[in-house]
Amino acid sequence: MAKHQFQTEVGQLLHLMTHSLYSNKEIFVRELVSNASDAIDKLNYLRLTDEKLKDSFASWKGEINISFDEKDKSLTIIDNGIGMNEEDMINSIGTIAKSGTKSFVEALTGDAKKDSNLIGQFGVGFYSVFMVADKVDVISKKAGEEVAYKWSSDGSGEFDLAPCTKESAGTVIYIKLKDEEAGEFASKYRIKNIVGKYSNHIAYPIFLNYDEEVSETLSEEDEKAGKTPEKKTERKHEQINEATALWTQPKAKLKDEDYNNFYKSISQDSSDPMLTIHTKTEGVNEYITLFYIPQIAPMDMYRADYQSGIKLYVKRVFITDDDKELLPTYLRFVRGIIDSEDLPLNVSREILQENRILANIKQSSVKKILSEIKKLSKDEEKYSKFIEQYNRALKEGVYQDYTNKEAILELLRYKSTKTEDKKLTSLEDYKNRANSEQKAIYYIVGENEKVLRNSPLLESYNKNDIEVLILDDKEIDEIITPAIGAFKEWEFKDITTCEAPKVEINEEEKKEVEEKFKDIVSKIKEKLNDDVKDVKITNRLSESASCITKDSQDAQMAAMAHMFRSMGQEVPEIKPILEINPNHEIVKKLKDTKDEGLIEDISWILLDLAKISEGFEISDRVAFAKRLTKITAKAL
Ligand SMILES: Nc1ncnc2c1ncn2[C@@H]1O[C@H](COP(=O)(O)OP(=O)(O)OP(=O)(O)O)[C@@H](O)[C@H]1O
Repeated sequence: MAKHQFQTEVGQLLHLMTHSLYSNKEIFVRELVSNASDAIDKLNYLRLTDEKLKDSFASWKGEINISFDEKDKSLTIIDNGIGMNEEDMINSIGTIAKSGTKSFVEALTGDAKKDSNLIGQFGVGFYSVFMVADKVDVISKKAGEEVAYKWSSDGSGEFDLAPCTKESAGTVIYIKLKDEEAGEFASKYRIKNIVGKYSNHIAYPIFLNYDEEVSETLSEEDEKAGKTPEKKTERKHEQINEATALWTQPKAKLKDEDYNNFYKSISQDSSDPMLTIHTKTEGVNEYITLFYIPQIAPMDMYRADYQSGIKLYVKRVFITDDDKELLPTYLRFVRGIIDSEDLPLNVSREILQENRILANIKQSSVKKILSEIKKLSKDEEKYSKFIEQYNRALKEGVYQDYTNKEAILELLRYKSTKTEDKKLTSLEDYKNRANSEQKAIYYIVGENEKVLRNSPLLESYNKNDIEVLILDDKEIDEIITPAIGAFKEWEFKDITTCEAPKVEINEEEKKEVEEKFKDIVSKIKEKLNDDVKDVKITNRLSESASCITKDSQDAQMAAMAHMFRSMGQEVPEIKPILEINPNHEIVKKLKDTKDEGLIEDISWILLDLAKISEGFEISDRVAFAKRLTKITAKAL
């Protein structure tokens, strides 16, 4: 027998499980039954597609058996699924391979109470058994292999692994219950109740096996003779779930509770879903989809190795849960099932990618999901919860899914100069609020909402009562917003690059002002030399003395900067355009100054102040402080 150490993270997890304060311990049954069902799914698929297994499993039928023994204080869960060999056991129940579980471990705080709540949010699969077990034996034989293996652990630092014998393929999980849990879980009623709650619609039958004391039925004669019936123990083998794939049931037959429990059994989430979308399509292509949107975004949503939430079935036979192409990436938070009647059972991964039927299913599924989200948007309170979780992912859709761009744009919500208290606006509402001459959607992008709201660039918009969207998720907004183009013919305009609105430009007056400030503008340009692309006198500002903007070419460059960086390429430096306000005291006085030193100091201060108020870093803080000190001293 070989002893193996658990991976450190598993050790951490097990420590939490064995000392768990989590009250909802019953979920371990759901997790183990769901693993059993997955294992049967896998064998069911293989026996139809793998020549080596076809004959030996020709008459095989998947089933799960649960038995309990009150005296022994134990519970056993048996499946005749794919099974595990030595390597599988080390990799699957000795390390943490799943990204969901990884996120769980990363989220652990060390505070037992908080961490126990996390179990509820994640569901940590197999390891949850240690909430109730003193010791667990897993005896398993992989389909098509000769040797079986026994894995044993008491949930402390290590597990034993040794070859053993087992007749048929599948897995037996023997759970020696903790004394204090035995009364609850080695019980017919409790197991029936838990299976009924979470696993009623697992597609395979679940049998409960137990001994029951029954009285013999007496013959009429014996009864007349007053004989007392003898008591004997009978072995019961009772099916305790409906064993129909839930998604194949008519909607009218299903209650919210059925949908919610099924969601929990496939998702690792212990909360009810936010939205359930069940659709049966007949016609050229026949398929059923059952989609769920979780209340809380899956923890791995922003990890590159996120887990797909969609299981693909063909005529009730499980095909894969590892195909990220079943829905577009921006909908990776959706959980659920696609079951097609038309796909061939032996679809390979490559075929899946190019399959026209699947492409059609995907296309209509996306439309359906988006239209259901739109329905949800009519309920402001519920929708704000959706937006809080998924606005960012949907924004990616604008970029990825050209066909549905308009529909996605309708769903997005934005902060704006006319919304407060965390309220957000839709683009439709933005349009409706705008006055009749406005034909564009104005926005400003940056990292910090407060800085953006105080940006001098907003002055002329506020003055003219023009709403500006405040996009403070720079990483994504800066790339995606320029790609939007327009929403219902209203062009998106970045206020750092476009002309200020509604400023009556009298060409003659403009020329006059430019002429008047020509010398000082060129002096400032000379002083700031390499740090600016240009210096302009404009009437964009009303209160501030200066601001920085960029031209549209540089704006495009800024949008692509992330991409360049991620490809390891140098991003060319983008220099700002300094715009100064001819009506501001500083600028007016500066025009008449002859003191070169002062002009230099003020030029830098105009640039640095503009940068600071728009949330950018200044190039030399020490120099800025020195200049400010010098000028303040002079002013006194
Ligand atoms: N009854 C079983 N038969 C075959 N393999 C199993 C069985 N139970 C567990 N496994 C293997 O152990 C792995 C880990 O199981 P665990 O419940 O911890 O996570 P999971 O089921 O993979 O993740 P999730 O809970 O997200 O579905 C499974 O992916 C599977 O490979």
